[in-house]
Amino acid sequence: MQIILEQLGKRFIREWIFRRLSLELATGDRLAITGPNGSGKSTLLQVLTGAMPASEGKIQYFEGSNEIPADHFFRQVSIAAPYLELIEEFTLTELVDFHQKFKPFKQNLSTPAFIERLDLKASRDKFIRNFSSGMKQRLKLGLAFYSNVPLVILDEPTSNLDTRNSDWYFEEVQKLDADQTLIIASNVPAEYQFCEKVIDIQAYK
Ligand SMILES: Nc1ncnc2c1ncn2[C@@H]1O[C@H](COP(=O)(O)OP(=O)(O)OP(=O)(O)O)[C@@H](O)[C@H]1O
Repeated sequence: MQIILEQLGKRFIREWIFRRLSLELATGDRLAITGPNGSGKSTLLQVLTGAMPASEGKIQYFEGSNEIPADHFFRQVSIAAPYLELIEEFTLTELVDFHQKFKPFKQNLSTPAFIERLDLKASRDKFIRNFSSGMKQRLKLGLAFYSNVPLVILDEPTSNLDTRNSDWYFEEVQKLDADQTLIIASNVPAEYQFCEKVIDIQAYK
């Protein structure tokens, strides 16, 4: 997926969080958005996904030469972020089945095979509400990594992960398909050291 940002800006009341952000991402690009706590990384991601409107400027998404209309875009992106909740009333199997109705996995990976790959087989009938924060984060990342979408967005990907799960993140994130575009918001350099493009949100004030 190709993404073009033109003079993008977002403000809350009178405070500009970022301004004059122009950027082009080509299919398969890996972009990191960095900056300290409260600098606006998550706000930018939410504007990028259409969850929040921009205050000025323009965003365009293209698949090949076709522009994707803003109201169709959400089907094309997989997001793992701390503020996006999983459905707590579902068991793991129910949640993954539900997810696959809208965003099937790559290579027709089945729900049981996905759960096995995440090493969560013992929890397949457990309610999401009873998952630990690390298990939830692993699940969110797994859904993002395995969904068959052209754009993957990760916000603070290793938050709540222990060393073993962080290692798993580094392995999996680098296995994304070459034609999947990846955007990571982070202030932990190890999370995004493989990204060839890095922007500091503080440069756009
Ligand atoms: N809905 C909102 N209304 C008003 N201000 C907001 C709103 N959402 C975020 N902000 C403000 O925007 C600024 C940027 O917040 P944001 O969450 O984007 O930062 P961040 O870089 O992702 O931080 P962190 O690293 O702590 O997750 C903060 O000052 C925050 O208080």
